[in-house]
Amino acid sequence: MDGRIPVIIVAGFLGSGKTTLLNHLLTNNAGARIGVVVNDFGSINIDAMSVAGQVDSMVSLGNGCLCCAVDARGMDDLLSRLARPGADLDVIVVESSGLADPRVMIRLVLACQNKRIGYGGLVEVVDAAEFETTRVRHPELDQHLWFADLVVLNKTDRIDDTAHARIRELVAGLGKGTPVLSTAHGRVDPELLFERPERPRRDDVARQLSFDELLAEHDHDHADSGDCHPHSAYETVEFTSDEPMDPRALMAFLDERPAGVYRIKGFVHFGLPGHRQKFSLHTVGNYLRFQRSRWEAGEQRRTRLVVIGTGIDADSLRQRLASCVADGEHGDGLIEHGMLSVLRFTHS
Ligand SMILES: Nc1nc2c(ncn2[C@@H]2O[C@H](COP(=O)(O)OP(=O)(O)OP(=O)(O)O)[C@@H](O)[C@H]2O)c(=O)[nH]1
Repeated sequence: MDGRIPVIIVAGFLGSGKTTLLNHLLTNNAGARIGVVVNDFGSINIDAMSVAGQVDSMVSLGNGCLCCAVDARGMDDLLSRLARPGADLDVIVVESSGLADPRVMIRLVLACQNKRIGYGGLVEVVDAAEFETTRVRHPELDQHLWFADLVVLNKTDRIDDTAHARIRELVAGLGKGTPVLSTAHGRVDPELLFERPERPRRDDVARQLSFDELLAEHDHDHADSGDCHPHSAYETVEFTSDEPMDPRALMAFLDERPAGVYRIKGFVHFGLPGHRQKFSLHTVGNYLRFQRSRWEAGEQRRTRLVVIGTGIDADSLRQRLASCVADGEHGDGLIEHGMLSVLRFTHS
């Protein structure tokens, strides 16, 4: 696999539902291979990992707080073990206790020297029912929310609609336009967090349901009513343009994504000499990656992006993207310079 493996930090105070979220992702992995770093294996759904052949993709620290137990070198070693080519992981999830300082965790991942690793963002899990009491006990929760790229407002089944609306507003006000996703039992759509891998399917002669599919079906059968449709919890905005995009303007947009945006996927047509290929774009939180490939024969050269988040102003988002369409007034030099910043994030 080319490209970097995004490392997503899942943080949250005691009992907020981190492990529940992680287990949900492991059982509904959309075909992605997930590596995990956890404090202990006790409550991880090992069955889900072992049927996916991923038992060797877990690293346990076995002791307390990740940010105290591991230094930069330690984290580098940990992540490098998981990122080894044979493991073929698509994403790594680091479960971090509420007591770990998120800034330290982010720094540890960013300091990783391994070129196969990229920081994929901080997901803060919040117990909606306990939010106000947790905040009194741990004022640093506000800081967690500020650094988060996505807030998962969990346990919404435990509060009524009025309390939900109040807590949601409070949580949103503490972020910097950070999207807030309401869930019960950590049921986040995995495609919101990572890319569905494009692996060639092994079409066996008599193909049976894979363990992944069986597990997904099992989980679906047992899903509580009320939150079976994670898609309804966030919005998607589509943007298409047949005109080429201006790389400088698009990178400026990506550097400063509008409030509420958590994920962007799709492909971009720059159409510049030497860069006429299809640039697939994939962002999760702070993670940004382009991948360059050929257009299929007969495929229309066009940009098509899907922006996912919560509380997005769809009209202004489309306008901002429309303003990234090349208007031909910039000199070639400037555009070429803009292309360099795209290429910094590009894997062929
Ligand atoms: N009612 C309700 N219970 C939940 C929800 N999510 C998790 N729980 C329960 O809350 C408890 C704590 O969940 P965990 O996933 O272990 O939380 P955690 O953040 O990993 O906990 P620590 O590792 O101890 O910090 C478990 O008993 C879960 O079954 C939810 O959305 N609603």
